[in-house]
Amino acid sequence: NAAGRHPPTVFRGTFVHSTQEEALVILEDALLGVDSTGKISFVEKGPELEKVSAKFGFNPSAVTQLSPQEFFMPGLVDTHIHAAQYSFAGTALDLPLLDWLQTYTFPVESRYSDLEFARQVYTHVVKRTLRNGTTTACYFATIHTDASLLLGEIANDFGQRALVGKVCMDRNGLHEHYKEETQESLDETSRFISELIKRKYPLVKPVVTPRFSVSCTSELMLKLAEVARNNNLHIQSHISENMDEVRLVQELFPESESYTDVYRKHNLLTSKTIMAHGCYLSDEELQIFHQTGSSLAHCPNSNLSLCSGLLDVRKVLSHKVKLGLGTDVAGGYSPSMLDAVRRTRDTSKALKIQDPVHQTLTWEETFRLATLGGSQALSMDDQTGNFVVGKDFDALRVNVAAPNGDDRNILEVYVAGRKVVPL
Ligand SMILES: O=c1[nH]c(=O)c2nc[nH]c2[nH]1
Ligand SMILES: [Zn+2]
Repeated sequence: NAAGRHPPTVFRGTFVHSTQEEALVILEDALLGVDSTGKISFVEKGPELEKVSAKFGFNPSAVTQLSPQEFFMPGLVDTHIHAAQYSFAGTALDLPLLDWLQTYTFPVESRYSDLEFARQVYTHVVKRTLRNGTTTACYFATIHTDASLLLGEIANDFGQRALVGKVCMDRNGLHEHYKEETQESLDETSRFISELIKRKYPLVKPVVTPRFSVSCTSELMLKLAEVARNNNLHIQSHISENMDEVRLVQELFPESESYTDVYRKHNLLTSKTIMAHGCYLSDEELQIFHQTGSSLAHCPNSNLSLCSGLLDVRKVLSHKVKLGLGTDVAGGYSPSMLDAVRRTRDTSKALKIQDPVHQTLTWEETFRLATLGGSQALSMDDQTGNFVVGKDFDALRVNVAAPNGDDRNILEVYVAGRKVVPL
């Protein structure tokens, strides 16, 4: 009995998840056990309850039985969300990216030197995304180290699995006051990383976060890559979201062959790198993503809301590039990953309208992108993403009889075996 002296928590009913081989697997009348550390200790067949209970040492009458209208699915993985921008989510979507950053985003992000403001917004965004079924979130905070640490603390307190990035930017032609000196950005990144690691939050880790090539000098990007390598950390940034941005990057880095080449030359493309958007990546650039093992966060609500572009997910997948879905709050107006799933299919269908031979993504494939795909994109699929023995139990208990068809169908949310919704 690998679970030790505590009996496992056991659920019986329908489980739905994805594997590498199959986009959607439905396990009817299954038994799933969660050990005292929150890991899945077994997935067995319901009719074998007697045998399974003897083997794993639990009382058959203590099993939680799902109703016929209920099922468990893996928790949703938001591979790209700006926690600080939650304060204006649903507003300010009338400008393209660079104007949007200048007019709305940078002025708001500047306010996170105020820890009380940060505490309010970060509490709201963590609670809301958990309520909407996001068990893993990959967050951008702001340039402020203490507020970024507070985001990590709040995610830990509410039990969300999270990567948290203190944003780095040592140039900003769009908003002169919202930036750091190069050395300051590096020192504060080191302080952020060491302080967050010192707190030993089991599910919350730092991610090195150069905002994007437009707001980072060569020196900063090279040194941040070193920081990530020395500490074996994730890296996140933005790439090829909008045409004006792509042109600006070409002007700023004339010696580079492409936007992807800029990041590659600065050693920022690793197997633990996740880049948001990628709407305008060429085949050659996608080839580099494949070779380096870097992944993409597809943020369809944001791409549509800021009129940035339409990412061809089918093309990305055909290059065997890892891809997850992101809400990209607040370029995306919805914090719900269910919305990201819908916008992913809408985008795929828009591509089909433009080109009838385009093969739209099926809903099963899109379900996989929102769960297992996201965990792979974040290199966390050894811990989460589906119901495989040994992984953490990150799961949503869904009731299809609730008359909504949205996050109100989510009765309960579990992260690493802990029930985090309802609180
Ligand atoms: O959608 C986006 N949101 C942002 O905050 C940002 N910063 C750089 N590029 C960006 N794109
Ligand atoms: Zn973003």
